Amino acid sequence: MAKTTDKQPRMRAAKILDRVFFERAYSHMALNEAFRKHPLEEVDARFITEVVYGTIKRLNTIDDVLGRVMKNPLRKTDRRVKTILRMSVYQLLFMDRVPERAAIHEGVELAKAWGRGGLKGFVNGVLRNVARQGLPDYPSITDPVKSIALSTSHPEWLVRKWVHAYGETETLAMCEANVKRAYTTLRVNRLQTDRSALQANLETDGVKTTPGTLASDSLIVTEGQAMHSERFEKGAFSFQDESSMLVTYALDPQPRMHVLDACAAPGGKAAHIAERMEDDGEVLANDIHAHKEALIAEQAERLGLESITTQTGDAVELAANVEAEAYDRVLVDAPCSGLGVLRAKPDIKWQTDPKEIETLRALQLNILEAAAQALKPGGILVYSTCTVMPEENEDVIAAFLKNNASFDLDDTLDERLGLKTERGQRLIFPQQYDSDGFFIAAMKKRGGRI
Ligand SMILES: C[S@@+](CC[C@H](N)C(=O)[O-])C[C@H]1O[C@@H](n2cnc3c(N)ncnc32)[C@H](O)[C@@H]1O
Repeated sequence: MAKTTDKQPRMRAAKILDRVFFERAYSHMALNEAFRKHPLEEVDARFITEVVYGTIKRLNTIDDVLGRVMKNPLRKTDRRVKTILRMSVYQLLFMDRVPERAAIHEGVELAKAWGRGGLKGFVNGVLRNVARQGLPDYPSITDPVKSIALSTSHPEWLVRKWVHAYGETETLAMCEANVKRAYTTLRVNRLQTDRSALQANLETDGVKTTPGTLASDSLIVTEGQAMHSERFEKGAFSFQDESSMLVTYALDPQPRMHVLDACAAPGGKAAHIAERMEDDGEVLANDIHAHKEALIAEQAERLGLESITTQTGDAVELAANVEAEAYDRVLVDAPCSGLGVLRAKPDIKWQTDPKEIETLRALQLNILEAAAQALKPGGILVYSTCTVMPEENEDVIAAFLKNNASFDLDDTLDERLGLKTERGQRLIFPQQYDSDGFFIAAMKKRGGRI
């Protein structure tokens, strides 16, 4: 086997993981940065991506397995050795295509190449023991929370909350879906092309896709890298999950309308709204972060959209910045814990502090109340999040409706989504359609007709 060098995939994966574990870098950003700096063959990029995401997704299970074979606690282990052990255990126990012998050998080689040659015997011994013992029988643990947490690699506090809200069966299914691979989904820009034409064109670029079942604007990538197609730069499509596309269908924007998107960056939904309005009307895209205004503007430019105006401001203070009752549609795609998108962003489950959820819930309600004032009577208000957490979803809507008697849940939402809703509210679990976990609620303001 070849000597491990700085450029080899395992070394690259180790360096990315080191940044995620010890510098709190986000995995998707650390990966993108690493790929931008040193472009790679597709096969290597795929391997690195799988090792990085897989190791993070399976972290508590991997650490539990290591804890069972190591004399000293893992937390006292040298930083680099800890990363090497974690990623090697992932390959040993979760990657069928990596032979056991190769996973152990490469772990030892990596220790040597990464300045830890003195610990190569230790790495070898630990990995051999893990290979011999295999994965513990987690499903047989009698406490359901512990059993789900270790067999599907989720923090116990989160599993406990989900079991309480949705029951054991649904929680297990959700957790199993969260450790699956995330597919890349594209949204066709209907102002330029249609779904079947884009599909055929992408195929000529070596990108194979299949139409999504949930959103009529979607194509799911099954082979190749859509990011490298020049059709992206030319605005024929964007990257967006299917559940997220449903938010625009819920909002039902029409040409010549005025639409307020209160939390808009990086602009995925604002652009989708403008596309559905045939770029005729106004989409005011507001976000609190000044540096994100450029992201929305870049997106609008790439897609050739002129109806989007950007603005920086705190949505809680929208009443001071936008005219009252001036918008036909208002979207609050709220800042949230992101616990519905764990397939693509697995770090979130380890980095979320459960106490943050209460803070988020208060912010979400404040934003919703402020943004709602901008809606015309008869208009539609949509609230959405990419989380599966009642406190941030149904509870926010219940509190809002209690304080705002002129709003009703919109029970015609079923028709627009093509899905059953609970009187205008829909929670999408990640296991249902292989898409992100999302919550969408639509409400109507009493009065005029729009
Ligand atoms: C879920 S993301 C929005 C995603 C966006 N709608 C899209 O589809 O691309 C939530 C956004 O809310 C913004 N945000 C957080 N707090 C805010 C506040 N108080 N006022 C306005 N925007 C806020 C964040 O900067 C973040 O970009």
